Amino acid sequence: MRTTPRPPDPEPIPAHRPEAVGPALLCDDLHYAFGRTRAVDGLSLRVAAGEVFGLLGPNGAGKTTTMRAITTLLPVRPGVIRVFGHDAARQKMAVRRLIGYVPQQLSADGSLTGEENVDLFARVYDVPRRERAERVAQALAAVGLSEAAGRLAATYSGGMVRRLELAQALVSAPRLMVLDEPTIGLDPIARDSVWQHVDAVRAATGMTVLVTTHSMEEAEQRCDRLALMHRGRIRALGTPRELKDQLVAHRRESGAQGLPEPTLEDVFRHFAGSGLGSGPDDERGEFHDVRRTRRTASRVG
Ligand SMILES: Nc1ncnc2c1ncn2[C@@H]1O[C@H](COP(=O)(O)OP(=O)(O)OP(=O)(O)O)[C@@H](O)[C@H]1O
Repeated sequence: MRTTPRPPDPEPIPAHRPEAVGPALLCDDLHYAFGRTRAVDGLSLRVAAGEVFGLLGPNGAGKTTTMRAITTLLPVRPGVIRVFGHDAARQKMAVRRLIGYVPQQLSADGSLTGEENVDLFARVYDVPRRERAERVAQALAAVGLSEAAGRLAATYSGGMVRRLELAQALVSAPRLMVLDEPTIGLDPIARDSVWQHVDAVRAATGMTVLVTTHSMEEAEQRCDRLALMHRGRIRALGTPRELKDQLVAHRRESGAQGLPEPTLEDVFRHFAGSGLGSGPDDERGEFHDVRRTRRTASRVG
């Protein structure tokens, strides 16, 4: 693929002006089933503009399915999704233009350079030709990959691949970034680096972030609010502090005494439950989920 030369000093990604169009994301009574498996089963949530919102839950809880519905990759049936006021069912293209999505699966091509990968996404997102080179350079700079832009992605470390995928999603200057387990399989330094770059873009643009993670530490440190999902539904919602307070209140009501201050992990166990179901569908779901998770972890690790 032919690439365009990179400008020497990329400007920062332009900031979004706050608008009075309501929340960044609104989901109302979402449902989605794969055959008999009710992956999303009546989910409602509201994410404010500029928030980092974490969707937590055990494997198979329905997090990825929810994200795929929000990104318009799965139909909403029934239920309503609005992204900055746009209806995901009726204004699909408008919603797609507002969203950047980093899926769990590998979205970078190892046989292309970092720059070529981001350029490809710029074309897919229909970034105007005259802006493309600059926007590609900005996105690569935003994730600290300017130096490595000319190298094949196959030579990148796991953390660099994740940052490249972030750059691919950033090139459209999204207002809502959807990150499905962005740090899975990464070491703590690479994990921090991914988040530092996300934070820098947020500070510069006011971008809203919807993220899934299995790391309670990450959820507590990085997310303003969290929703705990289990079997397609939200079981608890709030800031990490509020969730812990909810567990304290539950313990008080049930007469439990003398327990230490709960951790987010305790909250997760309490609201999401440790058992992931006993039916044949659930077992199929778990195997599918674990296999996919391991595949994802091994390719970025
Ligand atoms: N393409 C598919 N075909 C059939 N069932 C699916 C498919 N994708 C997901 N499922 C099932 O839907 C349910 C929800 O899956 P989903 O991937 O949304 O969960 P998740 O919370 O994202 O899990 P993980 O943490 O492992 O990513 C699971 O029971 C899963 O097996």
